[in-house]
Amino acid sequence: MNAIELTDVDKTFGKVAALRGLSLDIRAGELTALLGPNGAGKTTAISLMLGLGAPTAGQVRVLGGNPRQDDVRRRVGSMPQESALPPALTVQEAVTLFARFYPAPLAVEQALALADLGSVATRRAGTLSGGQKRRLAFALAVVGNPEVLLIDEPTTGMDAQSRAAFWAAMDDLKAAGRTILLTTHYLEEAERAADRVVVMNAGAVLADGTPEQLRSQAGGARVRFTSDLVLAELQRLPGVDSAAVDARGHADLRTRTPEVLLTTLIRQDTPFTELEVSRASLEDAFLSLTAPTAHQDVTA
Ligand SMILES: Nc1ncnc2c1ncn2[C@@H]1O[C@H](COP(=O)(O)OP(=O)(O)OP(=O)(O)O)[C@@H](O)[C@H]1O
Repeated sequence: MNAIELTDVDKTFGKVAALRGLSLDIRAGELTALLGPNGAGKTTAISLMLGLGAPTAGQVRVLGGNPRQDDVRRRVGSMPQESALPPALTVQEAVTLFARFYPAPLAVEQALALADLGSVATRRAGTLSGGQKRRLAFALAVVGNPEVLLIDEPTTGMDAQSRAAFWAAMDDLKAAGRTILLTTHYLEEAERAADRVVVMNAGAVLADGTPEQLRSQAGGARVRFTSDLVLAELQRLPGVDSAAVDARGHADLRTRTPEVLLTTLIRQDTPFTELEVSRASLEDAFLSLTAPTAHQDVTA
């Protein structure tokens, strides 16, 4: 079942086309990470899902209805990139106030615990640090016990401990059957937590799959070493999908068959040092998808 369906959605702001024929289904109960370079249209897509604007063309359905209807909005929690928090209220008061807007909210203590805010519950929102403000925004997003959570760059500004607490909360919410869509520029976090990754560019979907599927699109492995080989020689090695080499002879290759490549280097007696072989990461996939020529350049 789909919790969210966008069909052929365009959204323009004056002359800027933020979304161009975006079609996207978000399955219920999954954690989907929406990735994309700055300006790809992620925040615009989320704002339409929140009913904050209407699409210029196409259709947006959330939980089977129009996201601009109150009965749909009450079932959706949101954590925007920047939230206006009530500065004079304490953390506990703010969460208590938000809980009253919803028919079946979480207990205030539970929302505070999920957001790891117990120790600052009596502090005024206006005095919180940047990371603590993000955690309060998260508590306000979850306190209504929403079926769907839309979260824009949740961990920006959070320290390592708050990040860990945030991802632990995501696990709890997923286990409770919630549908989560989040944007992030931290690809390692997306790789670990997401059931599915959608990469957007220029207002449309560029790639869509599990983290594993996207990684394999990027090529199986990254092989780095230092040698006297020039770019043309590196590119001729068997199974090389892309190659780069810098002025000091550091080679950076993508291949689906690293064993064949290394065997060839050894057989042809090419001296090499500083060998590193790693699996392609989601970041590699993201970079090759959004900037296809990036790895073919000769970098100085
Ligand atoms: N209210 C607006 N008025 C004019 N242009 C807008 C408006 N909102 C977004 N845009 C433009 O639409 C495009 C998509 O922006 P959006 O904020 O959705 O991207 P994003 O993927 O969320 O980027 P980021 O990673 O930087 O947050 C950009 O070119 C942006 O400048």
